Amino acid sequence: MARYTGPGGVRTAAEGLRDTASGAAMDPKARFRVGSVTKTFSAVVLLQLAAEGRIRLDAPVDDYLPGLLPDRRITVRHLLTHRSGLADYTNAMFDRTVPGFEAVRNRVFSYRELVDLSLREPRTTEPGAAYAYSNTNFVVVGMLIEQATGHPVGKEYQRRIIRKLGLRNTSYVHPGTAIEGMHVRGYLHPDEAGAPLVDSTEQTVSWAQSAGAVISNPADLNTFMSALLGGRLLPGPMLDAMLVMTPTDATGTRFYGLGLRRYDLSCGTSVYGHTGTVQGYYTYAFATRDGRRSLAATANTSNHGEANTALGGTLEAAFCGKRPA
Ligand SMILES: CC1(C)S[C@@H]2[C@H](NC(=O)CCCC[C@H](NC(=O)C[NH3+])C(=O)[O-])C(=O)N2[C@H]1C(=O)[O-]
Repeated sequence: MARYTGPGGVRTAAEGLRDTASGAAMDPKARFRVGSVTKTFSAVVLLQLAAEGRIRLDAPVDDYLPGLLPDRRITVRHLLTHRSGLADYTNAMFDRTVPGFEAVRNRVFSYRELVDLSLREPRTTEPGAAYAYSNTNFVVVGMLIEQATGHPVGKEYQRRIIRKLGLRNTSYVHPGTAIEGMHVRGYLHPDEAGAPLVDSTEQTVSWAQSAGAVISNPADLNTFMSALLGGRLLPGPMLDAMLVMTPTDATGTRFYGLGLRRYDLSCGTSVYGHTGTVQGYYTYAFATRDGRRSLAATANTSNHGEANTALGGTLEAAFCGKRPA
């Protein structure tokens, strides 16, 4: 399903079922797990703390979380830009998709346990030397938020973003496993061709937390990304810092800033936002630089490249008027 908001109004589209057992149709008002779109929520809170002078982006993480990381050269900005070199513990955790998921779906991890999983593996780069996406970075961002505020991240999301923007269908749920209210059930594709889908709706998402545990719906994601790019959540200089982008691949059209992606589309429009992949759910949540146009799209499956690619096609359709092939 997808929801587009622009100067001409709101358009929605939905196909298929949000619950295969009941036969309930996909509904653009339904809630779902947004996965790594959570990273943009975490980045906004940390950048607000930086704007308040409570965190310095170019300070060593060690200044705030002494002894947590093995290298004082790793800075707060390195975490937000995925340039810390900290290994992503989920690569090993989900190497075998369904067994990996079933092993953690009801587990509750501490932040420290997740960081320790990462530190068992070799680092991917010298601090600041290259982009290497890692969930570990935004687990540490969550630790920084909690250390600086004395509050759980969920409370800071609620106070600084959700309540401020009136996001009535957005919440941070950890370690509860249920999605409250009308929601989309998620169906994970196993690695084995032809094997039955796994209903992955209920899980703690404790393996991700501040890197992936937000629940939302399309309208709220439209509001969030439009408000962010429209300057309602960060002072100008901090938003500008968030938008300092480096390439993430060789295409020259994919970039990452501070907890925010930039995609350059075929029609010359650049859109800013984040993608998400959590068992049973793909999400794209993007807006134009002025925040006046935004798109939120989700598919209730994952571990399925074709579905993800098709969902990504909604960006070209929404912002460039190009119908998917
Ligand atoms: C960079 C990504 C893609 S991965 C990262 C985070 N999601 C995860 O780390 C979960 C990865 C396993 C998900 C699982 N896949 C497997 O288990 C494969 N063996 C599936 O497809 O449901 C998120 O969300 N981000 C996406 C993002 O930012 O778009």
